Amino acid sequence: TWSTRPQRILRAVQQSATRGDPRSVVRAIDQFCRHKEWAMNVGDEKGCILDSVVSELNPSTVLELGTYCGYSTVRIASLLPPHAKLITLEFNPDFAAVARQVIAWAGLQGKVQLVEGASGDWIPKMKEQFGVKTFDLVFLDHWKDRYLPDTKLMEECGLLRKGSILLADNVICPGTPDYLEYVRNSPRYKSQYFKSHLEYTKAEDGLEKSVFLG
Ligand SMILES: O=C(NC/C=C/[C@H]1O[C@@H](n2cnc3c(NCCO)ncnc32)[C@H](O)[C@@H]1O)c1cc(-c2ccc(F)cc2)cc(O)c1O
Ligand SMILES: [Mg+2]
Repeated sequence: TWSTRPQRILRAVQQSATRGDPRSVVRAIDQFCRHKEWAMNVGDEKGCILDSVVSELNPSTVLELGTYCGYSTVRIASLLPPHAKLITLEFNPDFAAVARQVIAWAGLQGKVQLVEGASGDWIPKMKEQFGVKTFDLVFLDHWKDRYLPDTKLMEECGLLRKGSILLADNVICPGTPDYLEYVRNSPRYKSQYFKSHLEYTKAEDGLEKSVFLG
């Protein structure tokens, strides 16, 4: 077929979700991915864990690595306090184009800055380009072999402060063994595993929540 999966996800949102209603956008994507075509959104089960971490933290500055279609972007942004900001990095222009429209359909474009480019290029420029001092929360959901190098890069760039939270998707499936070993054994982090399931399946997966201790 001529369209891509992200384009079909966007069409499902435009056909089934209400403009300006983030929950209906999330529901439309979950329905499509559960009943029509699987896609690598964090999904509804792990999404509830993500929601509880965001709600409890009430962050002012959030960084998301790997926007894809904007599913977790919408979940996070819909829970942020009024002046909070979410910066999300996506280096695939086609995925970024879909995500912008999904975020706009949810009415959240005022809270989200979608930056088209690679995390390795943009993390060192966060302070000068976006006036970010440190991030209260980072959601890692991009290439799994980039979680560890990008975490070290964020440390080096002084983007983490005492109490910053790293929340990582897929630490079991597909898995991020080097990242997990680092945050679970480094004295600079306190880590906690939230057992769940791979989106829309019965396979095990989970989120790792790591507090940077400074
Ligand atoms: O692979 C998975 N996610 C990758 C996400 C990539 C998205 O992020 C973007 N991206 C990647 N690296 C960077 C980057 N920086 C790094 C490169 O410079 N900078 C900016 N953007 C980046 C891509 O363009 C995509 O939009 C996954 C797989 C399964 C899965 C499980 C079981 C299966 F059987 C099959 C699949 C489940 C999941 O939840 C998953 O998240
Ligand atoms: Mg994921």
